[in-house]
Amino acid sequence: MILSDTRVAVRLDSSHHNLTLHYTEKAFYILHDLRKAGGPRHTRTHDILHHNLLRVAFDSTTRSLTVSYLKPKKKNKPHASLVVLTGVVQGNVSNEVVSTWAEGVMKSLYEDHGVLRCRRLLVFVNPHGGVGKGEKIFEKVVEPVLLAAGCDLTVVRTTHHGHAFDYVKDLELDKVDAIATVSGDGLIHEVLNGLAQHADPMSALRIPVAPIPAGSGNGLALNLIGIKHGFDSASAALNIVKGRPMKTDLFSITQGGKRSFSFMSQSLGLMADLDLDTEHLRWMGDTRFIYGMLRGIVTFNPAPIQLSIKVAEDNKDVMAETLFTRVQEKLSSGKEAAEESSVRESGALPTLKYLPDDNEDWTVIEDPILFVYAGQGPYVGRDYMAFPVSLPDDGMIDIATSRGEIVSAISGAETGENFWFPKLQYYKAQAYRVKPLSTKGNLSIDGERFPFEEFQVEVHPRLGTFLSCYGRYVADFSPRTAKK
Ligand SMILES: Nc1ncnc2c1ncn2[C@@H]1O[C@H](COP(=O)(O)OP(=O)(O)OP(=O)(O)O)[C@@H](O)[C@H]1O
Repeated sequence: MILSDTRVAVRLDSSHHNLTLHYTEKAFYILHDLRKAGGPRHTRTHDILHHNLLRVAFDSTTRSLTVSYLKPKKKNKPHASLVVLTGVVQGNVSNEVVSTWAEGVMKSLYEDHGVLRCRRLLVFVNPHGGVGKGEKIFEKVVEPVLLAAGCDLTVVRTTHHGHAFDYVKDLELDKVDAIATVSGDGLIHEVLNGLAQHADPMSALRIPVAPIPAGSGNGLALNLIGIKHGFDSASAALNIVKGRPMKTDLFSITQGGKRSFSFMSQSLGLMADLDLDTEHLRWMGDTRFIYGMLRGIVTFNPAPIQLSIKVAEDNKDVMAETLFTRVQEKLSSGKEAAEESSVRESGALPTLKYLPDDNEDWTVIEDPILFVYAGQGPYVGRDYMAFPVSLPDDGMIDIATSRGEIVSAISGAETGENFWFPKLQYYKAQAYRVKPLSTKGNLSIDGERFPFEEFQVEVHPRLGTFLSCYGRYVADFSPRTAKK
């Protein structure tokens, strides 16, 4: 069947007016026939981008057709809105034709793009994340979108720290297609660490994870969905429905003989102080980070640490050009993310390559350092693009440090422009280690507090999996040459 040859007329249950539905390669069109009995013909057409169309379902016993889609977020609204239209198919078009058409539309929305339709989702809701709105966001916005898309939900409300970790550690892997968290970045950290502790960690870490922003940081949501829609929970739900698995580097953190995993950032000095010492200001949402930053500038305490880095690149122009080339390649290839694969690689976690006493080709920085911020994903918060040249799977961790003049380094933080500030040292590295030179200080890993003790970080290329509609981090950042 050529889908665009078929037009399906439906009488809506709710308003008794007729609709004509038409699917083409460009969009899904809904023509509303608003004619009043005996009055002049009055029609209105609107088009829905394929990306926003969730489901077309036909029930041949009742001849009922349901179309669900997201209406993009308006400027004054917090999120995109869900529309579900249901009505009875009109005319003498056969059930078989409508069924084949609806199935064809679904196949072109999902399987043709390498996306599983009607995913089986494990959803963790942290009722206490961020400003405590997790439950409301889930019930009012997220659950209706996921159900309208035909997803099968297992919902777990977390009751304590470690709940999600324990749950996924023993997960039956073939029962779940993706894991969603209605939370901040802290719960994502917990889920990834639970998957890494699974009896079959490599298979477990292939299950894609995706965030619904309901915490105070929400860095991952910003990076996967972009700054414009990163705080829109309906768009984040759409990413869970339509996103494709995107392989992402993860970082091993070895501290005191214990190994854990980080997916986003590690911070020491000013950046950790502003994250951890502002916990009591949680009610402020992400404004608390700005408050912490300003307070840090005033107090100006260098971090008492020695930093050693296994440097792979320290030329900022090369980093920006590499990013630019990779993004252009993704955009021009048309295929922006990997296909969903049913093949799972089993096996043990990758072994550590760098021993704590390995010093060959490590650069040691002993000068006073105001902060160390290491990680991946451009945004660490709405107001701070800390790693503008970060790539999800380049096998590198980005490290930014500064020895002073933090005020200049902060200006342009939202757009990543501070990256070019000469006093901000920026490296791409395979590994790094930190030795505290005092007992007092803060270490924050993915926004969670860790002991201020010696630790080493090593990159594991493509160990983690997130869901993404774009196959890359969504942030605008260009090399200097592109700006001229
Ligand atoms: N019911 C609960 N009570 C207390 N803590 C919980 C509960 N559920 C989850 N947690 C813990 O809360 C921590 C933070 O969770 P989450 O990431 O959702 O929010 P957040 O800290 O506000 O966000 P961010 O990490 O962006 O600052 C996690 O370590 C998680 O284990």
